[in-house]
Amino acid sequence: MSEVIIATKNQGKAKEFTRMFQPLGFEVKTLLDFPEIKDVEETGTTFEENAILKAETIARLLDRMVIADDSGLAIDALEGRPGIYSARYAGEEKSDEANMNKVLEELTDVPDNERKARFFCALAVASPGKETFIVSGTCEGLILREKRGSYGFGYDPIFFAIEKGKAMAELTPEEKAQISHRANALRKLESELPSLLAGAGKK
Ligand SMILES: O=c1[nH]c(=O)c2ncn([C@@H]3O[C@H](COP(=O)(O)OP(=O)(O)OP(=O)(O)O)[C@@H](O)[C@H]3O)c2[nH]1
Ligand SMILES: [Mg+2]
Repeated sequence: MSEVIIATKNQGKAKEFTRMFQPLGFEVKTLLDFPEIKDVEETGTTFEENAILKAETIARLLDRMVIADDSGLAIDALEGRPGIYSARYAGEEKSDEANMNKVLEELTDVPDNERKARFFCALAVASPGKETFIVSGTCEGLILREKRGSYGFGYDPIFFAIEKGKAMAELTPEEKAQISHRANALRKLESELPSLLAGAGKK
């Protein structure tokens, strides 16, 4: 099986990419397999900029093709926050629980019909000496008043996925992969994968 590297240290993303790439015939490696590699500072002002930054930095370092994911939750009533700061919304320690609690608290007085939100995912594919390729995907939802379900990661327990009529964390991995922002972005990449991945295997 060919190998594809995803420049992430997020275990939740790693699991999802492993499942999504398997049927395409690729084994996924992530930065969890390269513990010596330091975090790339996310200094961009958009998801796309951060995805490009992560993909290009790691592709240069490993001298091979790398895919990076920058994603997050944008809540209308919070003017798009937490947005690109989703991972660290409640502090540098990156706690999913604390992040969700902060959002729930900020939305306490927001009525049900004003709780619209969407997940956004930018995927960047970078190869040394080649132009970086970028796609994105979204997933529409509403912010619940309490946590529901135990699948997934991040804000999944407080995100009601409109397309499925359930909290994201109540969806099995297969169900989440039918509608998620990450899966929607990856689908746009699929047709390009053969050419992007040509020669991208292990050196
Ligand atoms: O409920 C969720 N379901 C998802 O499917 C999802 N995708 C992203 N997120 C949130 O957005 C941050 C990404 O920030 P991010 O792209 O910088 O990643 P990260 O810092 O966690 O890891 P890395 O990939 O940068 O190493 C994550 O931590 C989560 O809080 C999600 N939450
Ligand atoms: Mg990050």
